[in-house]
Amino acid sequence: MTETGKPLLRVLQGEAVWPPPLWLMRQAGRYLPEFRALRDKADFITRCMTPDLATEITLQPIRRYAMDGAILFSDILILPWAMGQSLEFVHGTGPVLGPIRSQADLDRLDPKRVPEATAPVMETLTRLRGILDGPDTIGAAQGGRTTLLGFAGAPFTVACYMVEGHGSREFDATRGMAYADPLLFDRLMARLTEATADMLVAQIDAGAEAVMLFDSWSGLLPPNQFRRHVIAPTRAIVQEIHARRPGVPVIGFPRLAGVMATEYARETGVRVLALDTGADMTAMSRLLPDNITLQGNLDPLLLLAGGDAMTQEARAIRDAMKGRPHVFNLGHGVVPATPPEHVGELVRAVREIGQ
Ligand SMILES: Cc1c2[nH]c(c1CCC(=O)O)Cc1[nH]c(c(CCC(=O)O)c1C)Cc1[nH]c(c(CCC(=O)O)c1C)Cc1[nH]c(c(C)c1CCC(=O)O)C2
Repeated sequence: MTETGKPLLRVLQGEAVWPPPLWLMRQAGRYLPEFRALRDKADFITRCMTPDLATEITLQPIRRYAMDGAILFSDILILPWAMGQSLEFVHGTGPVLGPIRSQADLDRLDPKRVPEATAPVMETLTRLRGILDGPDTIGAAQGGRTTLLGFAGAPFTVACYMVEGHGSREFDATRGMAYADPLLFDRLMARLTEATADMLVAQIDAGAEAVMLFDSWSGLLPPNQFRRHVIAPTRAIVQEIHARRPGVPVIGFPRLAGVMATEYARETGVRVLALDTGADMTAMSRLLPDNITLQGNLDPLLLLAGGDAMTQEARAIRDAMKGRPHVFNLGHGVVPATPPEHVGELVRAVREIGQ
């Protein structure tokens, strides 16, 4: 199949395709027994940095479900790690980083280290692209129809973890720094914005056909701060990618942004707006120009529950978006307790048409 024949890539470029292509955030993960089997072999960062392992983990959900998109197995926190910030994934706790709280902490980060430190990630992308576009060796009758997606965290969300030093519900230290020491916070954001654009361009050069910016915590900011720390850096990254690698679609995911998601879509230049579980896809669709592709937004807990409740809601979302470019996805990542059979049921429900 030619590149332009990939259903997901076509929709990311603005074409309506029926039934909609699908992939799931966190489709490679702990809910899959084959992922858990590899998990014992190496810690999380080693898995991300070992092309054999990262390639295999990325392909696991493609083999099982023939997803339309394969998202690189990595993490948004690999960028701060590559700049020299300490990072550990602690079992049961999540990521733990040496927090950035001062200019001296910031000065210890070195964006020039990123290309060398992330070389294995680029190698993984190149291998994946070769496998996905090559003869069908992955046993999912893919025949070159799967689109390879790269990604990064958006600067604000990455800054949340860098400043806080760990996950949080509110990220008070981060918002506190943005308000109390705006110059320091802006310098951190500027560094992240540049490094993120460079890394995404490198991912595209290595084989990614589209890239996604995860702004998981953007919804914590009030409107003016959202404009400054979410819309402005995202626009800068999108412009940089468009200038350097024209035509590569960028998916933006301003999670929990509510009504600000419309301004985000109009102002940042993202080609695709990914919506979280709480967004009304139909209302968003009316508010936005119809050349913007929408992605989303089944509740991951409906996927956990499975059954009729899941298939009915999935079809309702799919059918409401018929005729506009839409990528079917969840509103957030697959939760670890999800039975793998439910994912199979969901994929069938979205692909089955005519009843
Ligand atoms: C905020 C964020 C992170 N990472 C990510 C986000 C944005 C999306 C979101 O809001 O969920 C993005 C991410 N993380 C991971 C991917 C890989 C691709 C995919 O399958 O979607 C992607 C795209 C793998 C991962 N990233 C992580 C795992 C679990 C690692 C393990 O326990 O083996 C995976 C598969 C670890 C991680 N990484 C992060 C946290 C908070 C945690 C711990 C909590 C958790 O385990 O879910 C930071």
